[in-house]
Amino acid sequence: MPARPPAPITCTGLARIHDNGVMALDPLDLTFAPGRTTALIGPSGCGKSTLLRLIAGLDRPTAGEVLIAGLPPARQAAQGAIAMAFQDPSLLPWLTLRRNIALARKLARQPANPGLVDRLIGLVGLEGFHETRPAALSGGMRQRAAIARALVTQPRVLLLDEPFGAVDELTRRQLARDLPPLWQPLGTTTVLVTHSVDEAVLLSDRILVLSPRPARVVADLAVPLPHPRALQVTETPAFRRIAAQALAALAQGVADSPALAAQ
Ligand SMILES: Nc1ncnc2c1ncn2[C@@H]1O[C@H](COP(=O)(O)OP(=O)(O)OP(=O)(O)O)[C@@H](O)[C@H]1O
Repeated sequence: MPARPPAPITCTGLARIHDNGVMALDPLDLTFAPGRTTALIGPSGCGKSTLLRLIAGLDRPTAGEVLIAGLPPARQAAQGAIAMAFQDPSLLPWLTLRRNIALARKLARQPANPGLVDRLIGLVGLEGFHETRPAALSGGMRQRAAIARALVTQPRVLLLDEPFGAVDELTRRQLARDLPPLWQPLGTTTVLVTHSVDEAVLLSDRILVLSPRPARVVADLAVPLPHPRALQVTETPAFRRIAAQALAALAQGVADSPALAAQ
């Protein structure tokens, strides 16, 4: 696979007021460095998924803009540069697991790569389920299939919205260890939304802690731990220090929230 040029993501004055008047994002200015993994954490309903959907080009901002390597998300998506794995994996029910994953390459106008499809199925722990249809997979298995489908196009931008939500704790930890080595060598710019502080530290190079809605950045933490990260890293003082900082910033963001203070 030829290296694909790195893709920085810039959000400038990005705001989104939903049709019901809910202001999900205050104008936000953010840059996601190419080839790095950034975790977004914040209280439920603060606007994390809204931000990810705007980056994906699935929603349009009320004000401001997103640019991926200088182009609007829709243009990058049309070139197959963006892949997503969201909480609710939308697999095609009439296709087997293998064909669901292979289809992503076809839709991105990439040549078939059955070897990569099979390797990814194994890496997400679904060995032996190649010919199974989605209805016969558990929720966690479907989420893992969605991750394999996102990675099979070797995207320039990978957007993960609580991709392990329905996966058991042990498998979550194994995926958090095994998956980054798949996208890091490709220089993929990855943005991950998670409710797990440990998962954020384990997977990312940077953590943005967001306030309650409308989301603003209350802490921007570097995660300078070397890759690949074995699970034992979660027990180290450096790891625990960053996790504690993230947790403290989350709590401070909630305490400082004007909306909550007014209640
Ligand atoms: N399509 C929509 N129409 C109206 N309101 C919406 C829509 N999507 C999201 N919202 C509202 O915008 C706010 C932010 O939602 P969003 O899903 O971005 O939050 P989140 O941080 O991802 O939440 P969670 O962590 O619970 O998944 C919420 O108040 C939500 O109710």
